[in-house]
Amino acid sequence: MTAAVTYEHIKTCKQTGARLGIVHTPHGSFETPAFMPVGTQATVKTMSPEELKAMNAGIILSNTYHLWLRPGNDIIKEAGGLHKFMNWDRPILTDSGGFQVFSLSEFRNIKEEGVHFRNHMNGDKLFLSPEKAMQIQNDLGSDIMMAFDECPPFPATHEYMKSSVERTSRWAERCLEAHERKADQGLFGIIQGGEFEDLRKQSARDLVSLDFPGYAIGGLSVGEPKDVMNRALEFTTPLMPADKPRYLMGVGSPDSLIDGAIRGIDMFDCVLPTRIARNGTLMTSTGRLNIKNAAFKRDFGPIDDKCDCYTCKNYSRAYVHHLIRADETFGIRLTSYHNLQFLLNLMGQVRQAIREDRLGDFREEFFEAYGFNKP
Ligand SMILES: COC(=O)c1ccc(CCNc2nc3cc4nc(N)[nH]c(=O)c4cc3[nH]2)cc1
Ligand SMILES: [Zn+2]
Repeated sequence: MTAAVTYEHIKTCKQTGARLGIVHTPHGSFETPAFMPVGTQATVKTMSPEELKAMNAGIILSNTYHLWLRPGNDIIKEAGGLHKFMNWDRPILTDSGGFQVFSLSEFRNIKEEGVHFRNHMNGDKLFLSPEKAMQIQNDLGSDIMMAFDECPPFPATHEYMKSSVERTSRWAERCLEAHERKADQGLFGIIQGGEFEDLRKQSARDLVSLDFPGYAIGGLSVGEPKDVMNRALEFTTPLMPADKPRYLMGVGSPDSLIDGAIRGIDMFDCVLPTRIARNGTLMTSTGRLNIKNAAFKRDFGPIDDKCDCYTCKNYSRAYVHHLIRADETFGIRLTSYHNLQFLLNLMGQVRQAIREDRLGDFREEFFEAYGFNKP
């Protein structure tokens, strides 16, 4: 049986370890390195599918935990699956719920069979297991499903991390069995181990031996310093198969996307662009700005004169300043559109820099213009 999700390597940048590739899925292909806009509740907040296509989003992410609780995976299955339900006919990746349980709900009790916790909306007692997480994602019909894992907090002791990694590896096996390798859905394993090189090696060895079609690096972007993340990537990505996608979960900011690509990461996701857009924070080629600042009251130029997005082509800083100050929903649409386009454009520039074997130079130029301190 042909694998549902495959990776096509195009080239590796001669100046860095970054690679250009294509991921093929039942709902189409997307170029990598790729940023996945996050649509937690079956919508990338305030954006229509047509607008996401216009900004060249190749794949979006949604969440098992949220859709299980509301509206319910049974309803989405009856609707014909998540693609039909949300009118998105390109690839969808669903996270498995592990992280959301730990980041959202009170009182959780991790056992071998799964996690007991409370519904973060009404306090009801709930239970999520590898088998349940597989069944929900099978009902949603996502192209890429994630294994059910534990994402330990940062920092964690080596002792705690070791027992967590070993349980996550046992859970990964149960996910594979429960998934029965459904033909049209690819299941990715998630490598854990925190900042510990020996545990990352152990987790990678366990999961790579299970022959998943792709692998994620979990347990990062949980409050650790950037150099801890970068070092973890440096000793983890070489352990991952070169012929399969590498997905860094929960990342991220422009500098982390570039530094992750340089270390061989192909896929990224983060709520950052749409979440900061809601309070008026915008990413521009010369750094971040908050549009609510009084300085923009009479600024009739675009958000970013180097951006070709719908917002920058049609509206001024003064107008967006007014809308956000007036708490107008259209203002949040305009800031969300720009921030998503900014990151999707950045990934296009990263892919072009790989084609030209100059991602290291591009990093210097981008960091200089954006105001990131030098490496
Ligand atoms: C304004 O910006 C924000 O609100 C904001 C919020 C959260 C993150 C960090 C998200 N980080 C993150 N997401 C993650 C999702 C994960 N899923 C699984 N299954 N396993 C993991 O090990 C895992 C780790 C993650 N780390 C970054 C930014
Ligand atoms: Zn723009």
